[in-house]
Amino acid sequence: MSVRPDAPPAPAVTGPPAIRARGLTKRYPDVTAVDGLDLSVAAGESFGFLGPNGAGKSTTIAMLCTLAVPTAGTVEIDGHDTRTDAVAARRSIGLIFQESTLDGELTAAENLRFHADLYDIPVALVPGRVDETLALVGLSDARDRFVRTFSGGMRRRLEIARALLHRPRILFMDEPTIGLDPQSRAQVWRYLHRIRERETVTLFLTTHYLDEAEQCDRVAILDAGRIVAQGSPAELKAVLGADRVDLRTDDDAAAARLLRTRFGLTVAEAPDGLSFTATDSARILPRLFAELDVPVYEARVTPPTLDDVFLHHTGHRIRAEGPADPSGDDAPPPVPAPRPAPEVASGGVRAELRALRMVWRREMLHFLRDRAGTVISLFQPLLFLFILGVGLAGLMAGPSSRSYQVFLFSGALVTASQAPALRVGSALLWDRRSGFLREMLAGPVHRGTLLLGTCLGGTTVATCQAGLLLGAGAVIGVPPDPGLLVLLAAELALTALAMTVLGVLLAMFVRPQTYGTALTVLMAPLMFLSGSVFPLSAMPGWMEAVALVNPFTYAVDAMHRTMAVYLTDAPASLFAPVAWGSWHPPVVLEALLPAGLAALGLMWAARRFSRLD
Ligand SMILES: Nc1ncnc2c1ncn2[C@@H]1O[C@H](COP(=O)(O)OP(=O)(O)OP(=O)(O)O)[C@@H](O)[C@H]1O
Repeated sequence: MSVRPDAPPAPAVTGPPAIRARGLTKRYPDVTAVDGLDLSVAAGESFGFLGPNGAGKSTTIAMLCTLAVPTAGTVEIDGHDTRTDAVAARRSIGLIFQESTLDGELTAAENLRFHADLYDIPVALVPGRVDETLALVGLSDARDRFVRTFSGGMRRRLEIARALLHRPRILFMDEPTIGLDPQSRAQVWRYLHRIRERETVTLFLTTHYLDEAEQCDRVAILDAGRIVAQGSPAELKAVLGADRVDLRTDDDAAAARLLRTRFGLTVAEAPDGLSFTATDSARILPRLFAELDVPVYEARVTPPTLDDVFLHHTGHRIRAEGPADPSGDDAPPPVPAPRPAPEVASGGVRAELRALRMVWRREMLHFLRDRAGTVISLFQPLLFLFILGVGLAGLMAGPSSRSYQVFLFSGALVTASQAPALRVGSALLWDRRSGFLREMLAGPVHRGTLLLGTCLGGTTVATCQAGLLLGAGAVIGVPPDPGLLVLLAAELALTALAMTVLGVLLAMFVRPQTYGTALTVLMAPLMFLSGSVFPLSAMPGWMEAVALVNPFTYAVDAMHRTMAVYLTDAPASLFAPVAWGSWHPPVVLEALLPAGLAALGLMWAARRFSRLD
């Protein structure tokens, strides 16, 4: 293992610590992942968290970054208590997660622009900042490529660029080089050193690579959720003092006897040689060679490593070292001249609105790029209209096949909006699984804003998609009156909002693998019992009673009543309004009911969302 000799020294530190944790604890039902941890990291310091798999490193970083709620203890980031001032704390933080958290369906530049909006970087600075950070990590040529086409190393470099985009005061990195080849690893470290040369950034990284920990100003050794030792790498190793000496001789037994009797050493004998530890190996070895009258084939002196320190404190060894020296010597990428960091954005309503627009825009980009999905989603309502509409018309007493198709049109519109609206819930689950959700949750905006933006995005997509079907209405006899189309589109948008929120709410409670089934079980009765396939008057009493408490009944009824105004021959058997006894709820109330319920559902979902670990 070699240690990079030119790692920048820790800058002189004044003021409050960048990171302070007291009694930090995280208990899961089966395990205490982090157990009463105290630590303090000075501004500008590089601090390494070294520990084997499962030691609690990621859980600690998640709590420090406000992404997990501690079971006990407190955290202050840049002076902000994360319990009471999480959004302000997040503004000081840049975060590189262990797993990739990029959106593969966006380009490299789009991923950065998303981040710029999330962190409210002044709009005028964004293009320059995007160019600068892409150049810093050598990705200028890949700026317009979709991230799904990137290699693992390119993704990691883009994540570093993204974490630095808003000039954070503290950069958290959870195993920043895990899974990278030696060359990419070396590059990552070069970028990190360069960043520290440019500006005062506190680095907090977790690793189980010893050579990476060696490059930190201070290291905490973590085992089973507790810090067992902390200090500079040199201080930690100085506690051990002794070097390890490995010898291979022509007669190991004779050499071992001499070492024990003449030098008083404890010697371990193995088939491939001897080993012992000595505090003064430089003095012992020449004497040993002089006094030993057997040939020595090999003598190797190894100064204590952090792995030895780990062994000393825990009784077991940490896992492997890194695959290669991270101080590799490739040609460095071009680095722009240092620029003074602008003030950190101060948040507020404008920043929340900007984040909301950005989340909405991402939904739209996904929609516009998924043409196949759009076409496929239209199949179901078209089948609804042209197969169900023709096939069942004969069974419906009275109305012609044509008027039954017109009756089905509202249901077809709702069905057309259903797939994209409900896809938002599954996209949220997908974002959670792919890691992108963590990028959003780590941003300095309220989680309710993110959820609202997502729902509005889903609603817009659903309305646009169902809007495509609106054009087909004329084919089956829906009057092509602009007034009617506008009213139907507005009613549809309110219904789509309710469906989007329903999908999002469901996504808060079920696992990804259960979502599809749960949705079918939920939506099928809601749609069949909404008066969209057959009127309430054709239902038996119990079924009608159920339909009357189904909110979608009123959404569909509002559309039917709106259409009836524009139809000259709307049969009363199909288009009779919903009635509670002799009272017909006003159309406006019916149309607004789904939106009102959506608002309540959104509040509930936001509560769940804000508690998401
Ligand atoms: N959401 C969770 N639910 C239950 N247990 C968890 C959860 N997250 C982590 N743990 C447990 O907490 C302990 C610490 O996990 P953590 O991921 O923090 O370790 P780590 O040091 O980061 O490991 P690695 O190096 O593998 O990433 C482990 O025993 C893990 O199984």
